Amino acid sequence: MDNSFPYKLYLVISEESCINDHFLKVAEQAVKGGVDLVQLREKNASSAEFQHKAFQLKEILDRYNVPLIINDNLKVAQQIEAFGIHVGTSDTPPKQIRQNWKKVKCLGYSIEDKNQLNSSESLTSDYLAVSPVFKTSTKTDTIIEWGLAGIEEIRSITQKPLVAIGNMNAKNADDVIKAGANCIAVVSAICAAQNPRKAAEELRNKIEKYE
Ligand SMILES: Cc1ncc(COP(=O)(O)OP(=O)(O)O)c(N)n1
Ligand SMILES: Cc1ncsc1CCOP(=O)(O)O
Ligand SMILES: [Mg+2]
Repeated sequence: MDNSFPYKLYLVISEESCINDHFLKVAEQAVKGGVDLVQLREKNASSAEFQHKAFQLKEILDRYNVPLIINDNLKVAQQIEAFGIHVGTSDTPPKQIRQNWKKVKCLGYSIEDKNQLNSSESLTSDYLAVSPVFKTSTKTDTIIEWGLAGIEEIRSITQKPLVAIGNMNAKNADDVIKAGANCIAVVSAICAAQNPRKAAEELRNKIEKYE
């Protein structure tokens, strides 16, 4: 695999998931702790609110050279000149994103069914999310629970970078990497932590230790 996806610890953040501090502060602390990719996922905000939050977040992340991915909303992603976008099976499909956003640098796509893997939508994507690895209360409208065996199976079918998401934490990060994931994505392990920087450091250490 080439090194076009060098990211290992991916924070998926929203204002409401940050229960102990402001989301911009949580994001900055998480980056200091070792997060190297951030997605803004605002499921309930208007486009104007989403864009405002994304703009503020990007200003912080730019200082640390950490790329920002926008969840679902192509217009917001383009307007703030994000690094990329993450879409799932109910969103604008990856091929359409490529057609409408020539400069997209990182296009992520959720895998919820094995049949998606050899599709042209997956092939055009820069990384695939194993979604979810384990059931999680953060996102309940999911179809499958892949588990470690699911990651192994997906790994045997595709060479694409794999992002593991869904109840990921410092206890299971190494098993997930061992099963074939390239990157761990988390919401609550960092956003709901009392100390987001320490939580990110623990995750990062676990990932680095395995490699
Ligand atoms: C890194 C990452 N993986 C999976 C998802 C889920 O995307 P999707 O299936 O489109 O669901 P929503 O996030 O839009 O509810 C993700 N956002 N990020
Ligand atoms: C956005 C998303 N996509 C699949 S699971 C999930 C939520 C992950 O949240 P948590 O890390 O709190 O389990
Ligand atoms: Mg989506």
